This record gives sequence, structure tokens and C-alpha cells, in this order.
Amino acid sequence: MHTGFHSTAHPPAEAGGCCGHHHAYDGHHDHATAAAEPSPAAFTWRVEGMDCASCVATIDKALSRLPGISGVSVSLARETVSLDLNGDTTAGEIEALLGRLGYRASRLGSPAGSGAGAVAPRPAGSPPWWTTSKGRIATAAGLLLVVAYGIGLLDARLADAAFAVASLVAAAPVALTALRKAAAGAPMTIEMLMTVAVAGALVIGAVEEAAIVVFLFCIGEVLEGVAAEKARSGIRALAALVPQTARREVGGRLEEVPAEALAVGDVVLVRPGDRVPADGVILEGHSSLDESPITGESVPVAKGPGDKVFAGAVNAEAALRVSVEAAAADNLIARIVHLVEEAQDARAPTARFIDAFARWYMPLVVALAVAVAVAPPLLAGGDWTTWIYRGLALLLIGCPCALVISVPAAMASALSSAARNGLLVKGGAVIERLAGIDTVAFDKTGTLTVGRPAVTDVLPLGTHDTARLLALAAAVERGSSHPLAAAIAARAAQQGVEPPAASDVRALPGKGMEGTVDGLSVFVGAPSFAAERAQLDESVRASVEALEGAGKTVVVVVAGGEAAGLVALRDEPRADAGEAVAELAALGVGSVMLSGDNPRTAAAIGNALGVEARGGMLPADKAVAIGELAARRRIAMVGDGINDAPALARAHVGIAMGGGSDVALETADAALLHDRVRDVPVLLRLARATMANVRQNIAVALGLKVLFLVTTVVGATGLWMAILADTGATVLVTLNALRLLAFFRHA
Ligand SMILES: Nc1ncnc2c1ncn2[C@@H]1O[C@H](COP(=O)(O)OP(=O)(O)OP(=O)(O)O)[C@@H](O)[C@H]1O
Ligand SMILES: [Zn+2]
Repeated sequence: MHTGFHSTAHPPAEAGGCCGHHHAYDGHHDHATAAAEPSPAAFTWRVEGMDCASCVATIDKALSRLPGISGVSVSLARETVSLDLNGDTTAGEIEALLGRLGYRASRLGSPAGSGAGAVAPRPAGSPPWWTTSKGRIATAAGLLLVVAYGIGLLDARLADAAFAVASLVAAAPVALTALRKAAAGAPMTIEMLMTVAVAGALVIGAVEEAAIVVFLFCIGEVLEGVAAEKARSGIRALAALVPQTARREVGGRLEEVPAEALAVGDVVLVRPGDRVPADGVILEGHSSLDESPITGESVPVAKGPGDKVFAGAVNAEAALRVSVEAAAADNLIARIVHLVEEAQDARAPTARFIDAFARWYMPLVVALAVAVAVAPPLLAGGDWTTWIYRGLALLLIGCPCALVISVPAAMASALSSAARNGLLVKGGAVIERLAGIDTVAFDKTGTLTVGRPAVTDVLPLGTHDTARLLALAAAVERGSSHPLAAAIAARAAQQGVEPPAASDVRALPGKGMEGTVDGLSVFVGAPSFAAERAQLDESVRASVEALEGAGKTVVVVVAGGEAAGLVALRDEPRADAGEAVAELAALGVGSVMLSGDNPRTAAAIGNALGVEARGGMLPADKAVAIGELAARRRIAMVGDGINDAPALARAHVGIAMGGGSDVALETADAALLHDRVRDVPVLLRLARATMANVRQNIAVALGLKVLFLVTTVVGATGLWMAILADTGATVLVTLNALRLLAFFRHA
């Protein structure tokens, strides 16, 4: 039913059109499946200068014409090209081809290729725009234009020559790119449209306009590059927060090593003020850490021996000895960056639709331009110069750039600003689904509640006393990792009860625990299942109901076929749970709580939070319930991602909540790194804001095109207005998308 991240990241590998096809898929998968004869080898290059969507399409198309290549993946977010070679084409030939297209390629992965999907080392920032070749051309074009106007003040005829020179000089690199791309199999590019338009304008004597058009085009190119970089840098800055070096302990001495060289099990020293070089566990020392790179919140968190620390966090107070638990590429922050980049390359359904539209749009407008240029003079005796001029202006309107970037630009901004605030979303498709959610289902324990229940009442029955009851319960619970078990063990310890040994201990998921203690068969668990094993008399049932009505979870201890007593526990709702439910309601989104706890307890907690509660659900019931809800509503499921993975998978969007657990990041469509329920409405609002942004972008892009299409044909606007409309639309769309980067300042 819903598509997971990897399937959304596998768009068809088509190419063509002016602007592009953001497509990339996960390197690991392709390399794993590409093991056919003669066992192709995987290669990855960083490609510099690939900053416009059209580049992706051009590179893809050019590569697809070479023999012996498969699994081509061009990633705009990562600025990489990955592919498999079987020997018919060499890596050197690939680099040469990329060079001819005007890009600088440097090899990253080895042919073994296991690391091709990992976060590749990259420069932290990019050079300022004026030092790039596009920036220099734009500057030159501007200067030449100024000089030409200066000459015009002195002599009008000389000025025409100056404008012509200015156009030729500034258009030459554009024409060269157009020819290169055409030679590589992509003739219809914006560069080609520009070249033809400028050449035509010069021929019909519109020299001043030709110069202005080239200048505006170059400015547009520069702005596009700057904006693309801005969208990328948000997430790249995160990777740059991991220090380059670490102080590793070797035989009692410290040595400075590159952070990349750290291996699992190494011990590093993190001094106060340093950033943690790798994910690990504190062996020694107490300090507070600023984990804002991972969580987006610069609130210091106190940590001590046994606590996990994450690469990139700042150690504020005291030196820590940390045992490394992940290699550089596996650090949480590296995985976050990798995930966001991957997400940015994965196209949303709307983006696919727009791409398909754009493939028709350009040839259509070009055909229209030709018709406008030749039909009126031939058929109606129109003036050749006038109609050729209009046709040339139409060519410039044929660029669907603004339209094509309208979706990915908004998605890239949304995804990276979300990630910087601890909300990880796996791609535009998920954003699109999130925006349409009308119901949120929450798991109870650990999601709406804190997940750390505490024992509130211990009621021994029959001949048992409190100590004996706790001893029996704690004995079987020792074999459980359930939060209820931890609470019972804690209470036993607190009362100085030493639990006896238990044998044959079994967990009955969603029901309780079973085992043998002192020769007695003991069950600890839900009253409904306890009733199958022992007679619960009327007064016991009444106590159970009363405790449950107060929002407590009651566990019955059955020993040797007799009820030995009740233990009541209470798990407090999260401080922001009620608020989150209210915010969802204000968004018109309903909430449901799914719980394995008994219906009465679930209802009591649900009432307190203002959410509909469904209790008594076994783990499998939750997945079924989500499946049923999903048939009627657009449902998001929020859980911890560990034992409710099946339910998360069945929802339209599965959201895992809770600090950086491995499972959560990989199984869900989105992960909330804070233990904060309010992030759920925030995420929905971001998704809706993003889709609104997308709609604005499409409206601006299409609106300007249609407007200028009409004004051009009727002759109200000319060449330079046409290019201004194109560049202007691209810039407007990009700027509008960048507004999403500021979403969290108001959230
Ligand atoms: N280790 C255990 N000890 C005692 N009772 C247990 C244990 N495991 C499960 N139970 C009983 O089964 C019920 C359901 O457990 P389950 O793990 O499915 O839900 P939960 O995770 O506690 O709650 P929720 O589904 O609301 O998140 C518990 O309320 C409890 O009565
Ligand atoms: Zn374009």
C-alpha cells in the first residue's frame, strides 16, 4: 500500500528536456543487484559544477549512450554520479565525457564500491559565486554591457558594434555548452535555445536586446547556482560539525588520529570544549553536552558513564573518556546527512508529473516559436523581422526551468530545515502524503506517555504479604525488558526484596510473563489473561476496575493457580501530549490512541488527553487496526518504531518517535529525534506549508509563462522581457522555496 523510501527513490531513468530529472537511488542496492556476468564494478564520482537540474538530465542522457554501463545514478543533492561498468567503457572515458560536458569529475568510490552510498567527504563550503566560471561570465557580460552603453553616449553607431561584441563574447561560452550537450546527445537545452535566440537577434539587428538577454541569462544561471547551494548547505553544514581529528588512547598514551580512522572499540578522550568525534558510550567522566547538531536544540544534556554520546555534540564541561561505537560513515549524524541527501533526490509524485509535463512543454513551445516566426509572413504577408523577433522571444519562453524546480526546490528546503530541527523525513513523497493526513494514530506507551511506569499500589491477596508478592513478580519479570518489568523490579529493590531464582521464564507478548518460582508456576500480567489461570473473586475484580478507572495499569500475579496479588502501575502522559492532540484537532486532524493496555486504563488516559482510545490490543491487532483505518482515512501512525514496526508500515505515513534509535531511523517514513509529541503537529504543518509553497511555485512558473506567451505573440513584450520572465520565475520560485528554511523560526 504505501511505498517505502527506497521505492520512491527509484524513478525511471529517462532523460531529455531542458531541465531535469532529479534522480538518484541508493548506491548499495544497485551494486548489490548488479552482480550479473561479467560482474560490473561500481564507481562513484564527485561532479563539480552540477548545480542546475538540467545538468542531471544532460549527464544522464550522455552516459546512457555509452556501452557497458548500468545502474546510472546522478545525485544533485550529493553532486555525485554513480554507475556500474562492465569493461566496455573505462572509468577514464567516463571522466573524459564529463569533462567534455563541462564538469570536473573526481573519483570517490573504489571499484569494490561498498562505500559508494556512504556520505562522501566533501568540501564544507563552496567557492563564492564570483569566482565560479558562470559568475565570471556574468560579470564580464555586465561590464561589456556598461561599456557599450557608455560608448552609446558618444556614438550611436559604434554602440551597436559594442552591443554585438558584448553579446558574442558573453554568449560564446553558452553556445559552447549548447554544442557540447548536443554532441553528447542532448540537443534541446536552454543553452541551445539561448544560442539560437541571440544569434537570431543579431541577424535581425536587435543587438542591444541580444546583449541584455545574454546578461540576464547569465545572472539567472548564477542565481540558480547560489540558491541551489543555499538549499544544500543547510544539511552539509551538519556533516562539517564532526571534528576532523580525535585523541585516541593507545597503550596509555594519547595520539591524534583522523576521526575517519576511528574503529569500533577505540577509546577517545574528549576534552571540554571539543566536539565528540564519533558515536560512543561514556566510560568515564560526567559532563553536559550540547547535542544541537543532531536534535536542533542547544539545551545542554547532562551525561555520565554508560550514556550514549553522538558525533558532532559539543562537550561543555569536563573531559570524557568515550568508547567508540560506530565508524565514521555509521555515525548518527552521517546517517542523517546521507538520509536527507537521499531524500532530496527522491522525487515526489507531483515532481514526476511536472517533469513529464516539462518534457512536452519545451518541444511544443519551440514548434510554436517556429510557427509564429514563419506562418504570418508566409500566409498573411506579415513583416519577416517582426515575426522572427516574436518567434525568437518565444524560444526563450520554452524553458521550463522554473516549473521543473518548483517541487524539488520546496522539498529540499523543507527536508533540510526539518532535519536541522530533529525531524527526519524520507523524501518529498512522504511530505506529500503527510500534507494529506487527516488522522493520527498514536501508540500509548513511550509515545503519548513517558514510557517509564512506576508502581503505585501493591495489594497482596490471600496468604501472601507485600514482600512475597513483589518477590514472585520480580522473579519472573527479571526475564522481561518490558517497562512494566523494570518498574516492578525497581519497587522490589526499593523494599529490599531479593527476588528468588525463576526457571522456564517465557514472555507472552501483549499478555505478561510466565515462569516457575520455588516450584510454583507463576504468571504476571494483564487481568484478562490472569482470569484464565485463576479465580478472581468479586472484590478483586472491583479493585482492578477502580485502579484501571484511575488510569493505572493493573498486573495480576498468579502463583500455583491462585491470585497472589495485584500490582498497579502508572505511566504519566508526556507533558505536551494533551497540547499536541489539541493542536492536531485545530488542524482538523483526528487522533486515536492504540494501546495494549486494558480498555479502561486506555480510556482513562485517553480522556485526560482528549483522544479516542482503543485498548486491549495485541501487537498484531494494532497493525490490523491501522490497516482498517487506512482504508477509510489518510492515516499517520506514531510509535517508537521498535515493537510497532508492522503498524508503522501499514499506515500511509509511519512516524517513529524517540532519540536516535537505529530501528526508528530505518523502519519509518519519518523519525522525530526528540521525545516530543508536539513535533507531530509541527511536522504536519510543515508538510502543508511545503505543499502550499509548491502550489505557489507552480502557479508563478506557469502563470508567468502563459502571460508572456500571450504578450510575446501579440508583440506587447520582446526578447529581454521573455528572458527576464524566465529567469525571474526561476528566482521567484527559488526564493519562495527558501522561505521554508525559516519555517521553524515561527513554529
Ligand atoms: N512483562 C510484563 N509484565 C507484566 N505485564 C505485562 C508484561 N508484558 C505485557 N504485559 C501486560 O500486557 C499488556 C499489554 O502489553 P503491551 O506490551 O502489548 O502494551 P504496552 O506496550 O504496555 O502498551 P501500549 O500498547 O499502550 O504501548 C500490559 O498492559 C500488561 O497488562
Ligand atoms: Zn531550463
